[in-house]
Amino acid sequence: MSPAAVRAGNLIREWMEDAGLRTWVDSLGNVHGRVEGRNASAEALLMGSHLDTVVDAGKFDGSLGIISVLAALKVLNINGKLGELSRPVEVIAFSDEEGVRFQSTFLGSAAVAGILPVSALKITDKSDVTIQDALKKNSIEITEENLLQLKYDPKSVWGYVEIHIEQGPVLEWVGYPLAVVKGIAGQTRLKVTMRGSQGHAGTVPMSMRHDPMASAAEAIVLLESLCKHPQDFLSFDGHCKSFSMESLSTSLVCTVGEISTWPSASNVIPGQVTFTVDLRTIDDMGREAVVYEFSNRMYQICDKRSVSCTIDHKHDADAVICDSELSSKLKSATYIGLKRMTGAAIEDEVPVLMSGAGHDAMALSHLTKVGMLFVRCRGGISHSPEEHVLDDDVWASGLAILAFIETQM
Ligand SMILES: NC(=O)N[C@H](N)C(=O)O
Ligand SMILES: [Mn+2]
Ligand SMILES: [Mn+2]
Repeated sequence: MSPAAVRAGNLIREWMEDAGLRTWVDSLGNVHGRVEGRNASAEALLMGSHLDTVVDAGKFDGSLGIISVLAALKVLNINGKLGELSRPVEVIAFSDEEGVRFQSTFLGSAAVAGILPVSALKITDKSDVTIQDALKKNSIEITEENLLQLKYDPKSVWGYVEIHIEQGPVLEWVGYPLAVVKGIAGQTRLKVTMRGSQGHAGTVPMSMRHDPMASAAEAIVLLESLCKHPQDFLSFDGHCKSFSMESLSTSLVCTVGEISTWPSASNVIPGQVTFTVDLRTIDDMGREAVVYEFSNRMYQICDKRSVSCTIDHKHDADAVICDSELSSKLKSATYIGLKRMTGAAIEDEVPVLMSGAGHDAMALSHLTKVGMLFVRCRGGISHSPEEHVLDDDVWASGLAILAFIETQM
């Protein structure tokens, strides 16, 4: 919802119009482009990704999924086929997927899916600006009423397809430009606040300190060990079929990406330390068990150090399995697209990957069936200015989605 995001949305809207779509911006800042095709009352195919980025980001995360779809629709428009589609096709550039500013991710797509609570409008950023106020600054008036009107009727939607960079190293490693996504890991975001006794760095004896910085450090290192070796921490009796240690330990990742302290002066023992926890795994019950174990052990650390701890649960999203039929259609379209590119039939099987990254498809899965295609990116690097996709792989993603629309719509 920054000025840069508004500029990005306006530019995307111009591209949508250039591709022959009817466009509008909804009250959460999502940019929509739609063509009705031959049968305006048929269930619509939704496609798209997010227009926002993390701080110091690359230029493909999110945007590639919007641009490759618009490029495919522009081809159909140029060939006069856009009006021949058997069902409406709508591209949505979602306004806030990363959740960097407000820590509650999937804002735009959750509203379209009808799972964004009206209370979200009051979520504040670090400067205490609410989502509602941030939108108002962009001349978007959002109210509880018009937020609820953003929800799409499930009966009006056929499915959702998202193209996204892999943000991992597998496709580069196997030497394939595209992959079908089997599913998306579930995720939990926490905000931990530790409060101790602020004091003079030179006069308070070590034995008399209640130092939230040292407590946070101990908790963060514990979190790393817990996520590297969950089997050493979680008592798993093998009877509860709720989660498997195998699926948990192979997919569990945890990150402390942000930490802040008050008063943040080199000669002051901090009074307060706050840090974020980002925890993901394909095993939802396992994720709950890890969050529970971490919380318990963190409170023990704080008790031992006479530091007060609070945990604020900022976000939870269960793992999503992509629709198998939609995925097989995307796989066939990938073969067609790559054959168009290389002129030769593709022998190798299209890879099928799990996604550790979250995507708007997680939110849309509450509205309709979802399918995703991954695009190879250099070194698997993402959430960094080093993020890069080869031109030919961008081309492959556009041809694959063009083939999908031509063969399925
Ligand atoms: N909500 C999210 O998960 N946002 C990013 N796509 C992420 O993977 O962190
Ligand atoms: Mn991202
Ligand atoms: Mn993304």
